[in-house]
Amino acid sequence: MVPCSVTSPSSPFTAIIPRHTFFSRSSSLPLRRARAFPINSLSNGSSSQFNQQLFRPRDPPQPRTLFPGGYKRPELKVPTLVLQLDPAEVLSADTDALALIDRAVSKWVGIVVLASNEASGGKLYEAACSLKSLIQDRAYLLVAERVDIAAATAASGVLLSDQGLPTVVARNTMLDSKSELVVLPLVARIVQTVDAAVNASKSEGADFLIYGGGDLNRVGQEVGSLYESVKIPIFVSCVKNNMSYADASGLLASGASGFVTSLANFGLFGDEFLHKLFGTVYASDDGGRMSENKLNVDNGFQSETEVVAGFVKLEDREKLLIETERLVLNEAIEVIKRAAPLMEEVSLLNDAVSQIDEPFLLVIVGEFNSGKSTVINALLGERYLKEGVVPTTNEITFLRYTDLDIEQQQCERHPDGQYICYIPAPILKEMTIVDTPGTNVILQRQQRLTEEFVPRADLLLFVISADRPLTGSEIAFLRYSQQWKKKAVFVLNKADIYQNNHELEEAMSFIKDNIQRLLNTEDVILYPVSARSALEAKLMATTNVGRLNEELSTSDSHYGAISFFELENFLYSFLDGSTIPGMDRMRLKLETPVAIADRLISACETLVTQDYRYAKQDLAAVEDIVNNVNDFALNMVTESLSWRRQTLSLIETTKSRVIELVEANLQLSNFDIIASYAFKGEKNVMPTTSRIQNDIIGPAVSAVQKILEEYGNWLYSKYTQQGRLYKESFEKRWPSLSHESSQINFETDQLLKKVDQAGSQVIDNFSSNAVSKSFEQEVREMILGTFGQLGVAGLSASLLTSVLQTTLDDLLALGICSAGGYLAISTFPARRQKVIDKVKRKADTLAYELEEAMKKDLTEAIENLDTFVKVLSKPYQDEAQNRLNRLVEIQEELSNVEKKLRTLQIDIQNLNVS
Ligand SMILES: Nc1nc2c(ncn2[C@@H]2O[C@H](COP(=O)(O)OP(=O)(O)OP(=O)(O)O)[C@@H](O)[C@H]2O)c(=O)[nH]1
Repeated sequence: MVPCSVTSPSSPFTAIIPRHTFFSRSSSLPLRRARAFPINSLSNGSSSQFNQQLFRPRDPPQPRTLFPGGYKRPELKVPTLVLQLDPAEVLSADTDALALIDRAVSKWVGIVVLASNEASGGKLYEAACSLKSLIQDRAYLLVAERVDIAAATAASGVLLSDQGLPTVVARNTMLDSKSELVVLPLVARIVQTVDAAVNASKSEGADFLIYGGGDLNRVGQEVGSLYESVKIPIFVSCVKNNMSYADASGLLASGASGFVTSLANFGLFGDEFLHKLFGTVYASDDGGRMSENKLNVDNGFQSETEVVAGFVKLEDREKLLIETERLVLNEAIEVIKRAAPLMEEVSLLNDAVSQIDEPFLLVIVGEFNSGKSTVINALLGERYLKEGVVPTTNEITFLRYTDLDIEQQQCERHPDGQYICYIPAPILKEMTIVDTPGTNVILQRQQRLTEEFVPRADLLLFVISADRPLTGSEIAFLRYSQQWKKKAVFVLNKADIYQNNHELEEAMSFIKDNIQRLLNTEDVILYPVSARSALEAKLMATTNVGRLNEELSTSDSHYGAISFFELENFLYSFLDGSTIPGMDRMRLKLETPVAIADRLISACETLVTQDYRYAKQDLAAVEDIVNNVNDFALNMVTESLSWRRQTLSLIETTKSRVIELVEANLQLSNFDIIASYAFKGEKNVMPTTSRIQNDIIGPAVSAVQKILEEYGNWLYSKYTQQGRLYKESFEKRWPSLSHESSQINFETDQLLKKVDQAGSQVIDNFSSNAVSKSFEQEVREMILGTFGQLGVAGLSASLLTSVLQTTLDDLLALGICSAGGYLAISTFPARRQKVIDKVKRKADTLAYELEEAMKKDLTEAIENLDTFVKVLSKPYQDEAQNRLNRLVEIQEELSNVEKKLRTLQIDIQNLNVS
């Protein structure tokens, strides 16, 4: 099957789609609808858990994506419309129909279903490809019944009828067909009855339902009755109905998330109908049913009035940015958790992300008794908080808005120790004010509470008391807050204590100068106020309306109060998105979590860089130990020389002694003895031979054996000792991995034992008896070779004995016997030399073989040690290498997320730039 390309320039539809409509899903959706259903999150969750278990990444647990559980659940903004299309409509050359589909998905339609009972598979596939190309990511595309075609065309999911595949099978088939899927496929089901709806949502885990057609009133009632039990979106099928406004709004009010429409019917609706329909639904009183949506009444479909010169209004941009920011920050959280699992501060970022679209946090900080509570009371216009000369605020206290008219503040303690008080003060509608304990180091616990809270602030209101302007601990606290890049507005409270303007100006310029230097900025906002006067004035005004302005303007003593109202105006202008401070408010709000993420990421980078260095050092240390075997080998080679020399010199000495003996004994003067032994046969051992065997070679062999045994022991002790040393070094350096290394002990110990001493084998094979025997044989052959021609008869034993018992000239003596005998005997010295040469050769061969064997023993020992160290080092090396690889990955992830944060910061800065 030819895969369909959604970006194909040759697509017949690209020409008719206006360029600006190519939004990505994430950028287009927030413009559209209020309430987002994380699909399945409201159902019993069994199927999503099942999917997560089924598709949980296996060993090694590499994250598929940065989304928890490996997949992102698709989100569906409701209410929305479902557009049902027939392949014929999509494949027709009717450009009006295509333009209508384009218009539908660019504004009102969140889901497109391609359904056909008649079209062939080929046509359905072709239509799905074209549709995918046309709608891009602006709506979800579902193919009815045909999971294979949905998978082949990379559609978002399938719509199954009552008789269709089980939901889980359809979802798994789609998942299996695309291993690189990051977003779970959507599986929706058409149901006709209340029971089927409950079953499909709870037992099967469908993502949304299409409730079968029929009488709209009845369907409306049934959908209404399902509202409590079915928490997934339900769309009512109205393909065949010509929907009136009353029907449509009735359905939505009953709890339906939208309805299914045909292209023809959609063409009849018109924008006005839809604007009115969705706008009314959001604003209508539905008895609490749509209350969640009602909260987001401003988040609804954009109306024409909200679009200025083709640009979305600022609040929408803010919302858009919040969506993007949330994604980036969640990604940052995941990366931080991976990079530094022990970094508890990540909870700050978690909190900041969860509160990103909550009201602005104005956090009042300052030393105890500086008048923070009085400043807050003055802002609220009532004495809600306790004031006093001794520390009165010991906990972080959130002041939130309530529209209940309460006499006394109502506070509740949050599980994490903070207080939340609900107060009906208008300023709290858009701003949560946070009262914090004083920051003096004397009150350490309180100071810590405040310090921990600072990163979460959107704006700090730094209250300085006029009676001690800018103390050391205030400067230290300010420095600390700058680490979190917090913007602060300064309040010089108790300004009423100054005698005159001169004193006030002096204090002001002292504070400003110091803060400018400290923060390295000209832009310092400082309000000199008297919170107490302002509060009193406000309290008076509430009882004496109309006199406030008059009194304030005429009385100099109320200077501090007037100045307080300037501060208040400044803060109020923060609430208005159209003013410069209002834009600052949005920026600050959006920047708060980014600044926290920034700080944490840079802390992670430091940690990761350090870990990377350690991992590299570890790896180098392992390699050093492994390479150290070479040095050890060199030493062993040098030391082993003396062992070989000892052995060779012993053989050399033995050889000389044997030769000496041969030369001394194989004389013609000894001829009779030799010959008698030679002719007597092999049963009798010649005295020379027995001397060679017993006195020379035998002891020499024993001596060599002893040397070789010692050599073997020396080798063994050397390399086992060295092996143990390596093992200890590994275990000492990486005790946490010792367990693993002890598992390979057996194997490695075997390795160290394995050398089987080739040297000893050589010498064991060298039997002195055999050598003597062969020597004797040589001699016998020599005698026979010499005298064989004379015959035994011609050489009587007695003659020989008498003539040759002295060491007279051998040749002369033998010359007496005969000319033939002379000749034969004349070859005797040459033959004797031959015997000597043979002795030499034998000894040299033995020396050579022994030397080679000893070398072999050494090589084998070194090789064993080398293997041992390699086996031993493997887990350590693997661990260090894996750590390195992981750290490189994390470094990359950190730098990616950092780049995204930079881009986000630029977007936030440009919030007001169209
Ligand atoms: N003269 C004068 N005194 C003030 C002013 N504002 C507050 N005070 C007094 O300063 C004292 C401390 O005020 P608080 O508002 O309790 O100070 P705080 O900073 O909240 O104190 P802690 O909550 O303990 O940290 C009280 O006695 C107030 O009446 C002011 O503008 N002028």
